[in-house]
Amino acid sequence: MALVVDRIGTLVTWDEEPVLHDAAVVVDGGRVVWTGPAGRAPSAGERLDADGRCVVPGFVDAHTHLVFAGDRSEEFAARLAGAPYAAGGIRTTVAATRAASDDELLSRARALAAEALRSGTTTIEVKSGYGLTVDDERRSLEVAARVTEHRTFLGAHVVPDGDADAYVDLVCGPMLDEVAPLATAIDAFCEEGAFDEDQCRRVLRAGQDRGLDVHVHANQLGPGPGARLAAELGAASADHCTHLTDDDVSALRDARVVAVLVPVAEFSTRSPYAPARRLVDAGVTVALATDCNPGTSFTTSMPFVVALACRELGLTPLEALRAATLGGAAALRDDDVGHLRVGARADLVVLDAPSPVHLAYRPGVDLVHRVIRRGEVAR
Ligand SMILES: N=CN[C@@H](CCC(=O)O)C(=O)O
Ligand SMILES: [Zn+2]
Repeated sequence: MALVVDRIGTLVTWDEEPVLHDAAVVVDGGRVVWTGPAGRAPSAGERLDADGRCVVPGFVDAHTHLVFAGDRSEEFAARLAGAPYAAGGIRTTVAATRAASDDELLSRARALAAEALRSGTTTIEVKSGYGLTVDDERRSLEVAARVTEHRTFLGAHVVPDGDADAYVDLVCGPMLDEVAPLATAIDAFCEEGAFDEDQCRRVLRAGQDRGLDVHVHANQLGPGPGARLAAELGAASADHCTHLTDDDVSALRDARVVAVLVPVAEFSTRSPYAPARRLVDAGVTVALATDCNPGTSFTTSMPFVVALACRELGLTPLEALRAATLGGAAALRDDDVGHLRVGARADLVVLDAPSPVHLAYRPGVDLVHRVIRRGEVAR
């Protein structure tokens, strides 16, 4: 049945006129079918009175690692006491994930996806990468497939043990053979302590040959080749992008690679923040994501990400909201979501606030009044 959300104080659609005031939106068949002035909407079977609240597109979280078991709060506490973050911590979660049953992995991933939905995330990407054997990567992606349509194979997350090149052979060969039908994209952690440029290139090209989109964990812990490799391969996104040279920024812009920024990882590891302002000003499409994972960023909250992006990364509230919605959709190459133009998937969030500025102005406060996903009220 069609639903009209009426008497909206501020409606963000990202259409030609991106922000409307005193507006309404009508959804039908899981799609947006009309937007315009409040009180003028075509009739619909159901009506939701927004009573002056703000309505924004559902958040698109383009970078998460939701399939894992175990807990790394001790490692986090050690960091609070001054210990640095290192890629090797991933192996702690790998051991716990391998030991967990399929049911446990699924119920934990579902619980996190439900938590994300309650905070307004209506589209989520989920990576594997805590299995690192053929069987454990397959079952991680099977779990991901029960949670989302955007599933990324991250077999090249860290070398689990033994020789790195032999492990890369496994990732590009038998592992990819097994998981390619389950995945929509491939990723590699291009970093000191993880995989070098040549190893990442091999893995990512092998994925591209199977028709997978490419994401790259790039320039997280220090300067390096990740962002330029993403540009060379025509990747959908380069993620983290904490340490970028001007040449890296130009390469991302010229190759139209989306920079997916994950400021809670920097918050939680006490690292410098990514140069969001420099990226936006250079014309790079920026996305914001949670990077939800047990090591560097154990949050599902896109509102918190938006607040940090405004306070610490120098984005305006509208730039941050755009990055958390339309930017995420660009990183996932999904035109259906991240906006509320006519024809979009009917994913929207009614905020208990008059404008999106409140996402940053009221940090840590649950401002989500209603979540509508595929036209159905989900919260
Ligand atoms: N950097 C690589 N992967 C995750 C962290 C993984 C972990 O520490 O468990 C990230 O995106 O931050
Ligand atoms: Zn990540």
